[in-house]
Amino acid sequence: MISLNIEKTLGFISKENVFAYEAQVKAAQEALENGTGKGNDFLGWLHLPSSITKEHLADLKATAQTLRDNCEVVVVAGIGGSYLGARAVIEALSNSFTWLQDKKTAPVILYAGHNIGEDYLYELTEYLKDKKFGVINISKSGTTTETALAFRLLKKQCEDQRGKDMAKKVIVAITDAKKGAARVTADKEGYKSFIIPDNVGGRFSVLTPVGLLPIAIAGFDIEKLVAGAVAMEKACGKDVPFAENPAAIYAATRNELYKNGKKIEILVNYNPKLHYVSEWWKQLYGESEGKENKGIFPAAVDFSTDLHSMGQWIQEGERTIYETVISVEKTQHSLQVPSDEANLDGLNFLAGKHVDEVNKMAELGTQLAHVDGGVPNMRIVIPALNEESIGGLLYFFEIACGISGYILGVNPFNQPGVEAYKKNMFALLNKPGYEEESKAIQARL
Ligand SMILES: O=P(O)(O)OC[C@H]1O[C@](O)(CO)[C@@H](O)[C@@H]1O
Repeated sequence: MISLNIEKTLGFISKENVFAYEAQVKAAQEALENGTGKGNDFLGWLHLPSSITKEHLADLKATAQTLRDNCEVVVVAGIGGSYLGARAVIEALSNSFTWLQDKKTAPVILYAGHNIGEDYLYELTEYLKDKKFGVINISKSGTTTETALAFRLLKKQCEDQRGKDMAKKVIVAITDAKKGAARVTADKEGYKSFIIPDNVGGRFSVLTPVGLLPIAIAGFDIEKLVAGAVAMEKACGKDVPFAENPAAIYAATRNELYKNGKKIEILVNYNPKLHYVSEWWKQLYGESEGKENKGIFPAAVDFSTDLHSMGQWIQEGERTIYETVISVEKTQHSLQVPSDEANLDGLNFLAGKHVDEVNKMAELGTQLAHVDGGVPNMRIVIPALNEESIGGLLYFFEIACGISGYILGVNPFNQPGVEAYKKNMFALLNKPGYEEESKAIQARL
């Protein structure tokens, strides 16, 4: 189970003021439970973990097995919430060098549709030329340009390389039940498809097939992942007293810090495998809270790597930041620093220590230094990088995000601001239906 410690924020804000949010947190929890708050048509994620059935998981696992049996590589095509959750979990749980290993126990998972890089897509399609590959086309709207463009390329290549019949077997769609081009294509081509529920927004969809199918294909235990989320659903439930509810405390603390001029939250990890958990978290909080000219800016660093690049700014830059550290209690493997008779590098003081002991002292030393430098620090501890812990962590951030957004007074479940760039891009590309916008934008150039 994860735990949250806010002690090192308390020189900057008072515990009393954090606890003063209790009533607002309660109101937010009730609004979520009763569906009476803003964006209440997007609350399908709230009790999603505990509503996932064995049959659903079995269906996902069977489809995963078909792709595992027939593919060396599976490309996950999606952007934002339609790929970050899967990538976050897969990278957190995978061997860091998995794609370099000769003996593979699962297909290599690659990602596309999350950028419009010509070189990226060229190099991907080149790499896939002699591979038995499959594709998961993930898009809730079914019309996102980045994903649709990549899927057009990959679908053709898969059909050309593997034949229409095999392509039908190894291409899966995860999209809306009825609308969007991805649904039309899936139905027309006869792909196996999974539905993203209407009431679950992209950034809250990691525990739907959007995340679960790629994670299962990568060889991870989706039952345990969901079990971890179920446990956290209980631990963060509305009837858990404020002081014992980590999501309530996190939501209250970050709002109090924000009120006190801490406009940027930096999510910190000390394990490179958590990099994409931070990317997922950035979307979750950024799209949920950054609106109406309000919202904490969610940033992220990987320590100790970034202590050697961003450490200076964090220690001595503008004091508008606070840190939330994700600390992993136990490593998966054991590695000790060897002793060296010559001690030319002067590292014998570390001999016999586990690498993680050094890492943990880097973490503690950094926490103390940053607090001394004026940076409030929260600490989330997860037991290990395993399915249960990660499932719990993801749900913890989701529920805390819902509560936090309601405290802030915004609708945490929409993202109207992301349309502005799309409108301009379509106008510039002369997309049919954008004739007026095209004229207007050309006049501005
Ligand atoms: O699943 P879709 O509809 O392709 O959207 C992908 C992502 O794009 C956004 O809609 C932003 O444009 C995100 O909210 C979403 O996660």
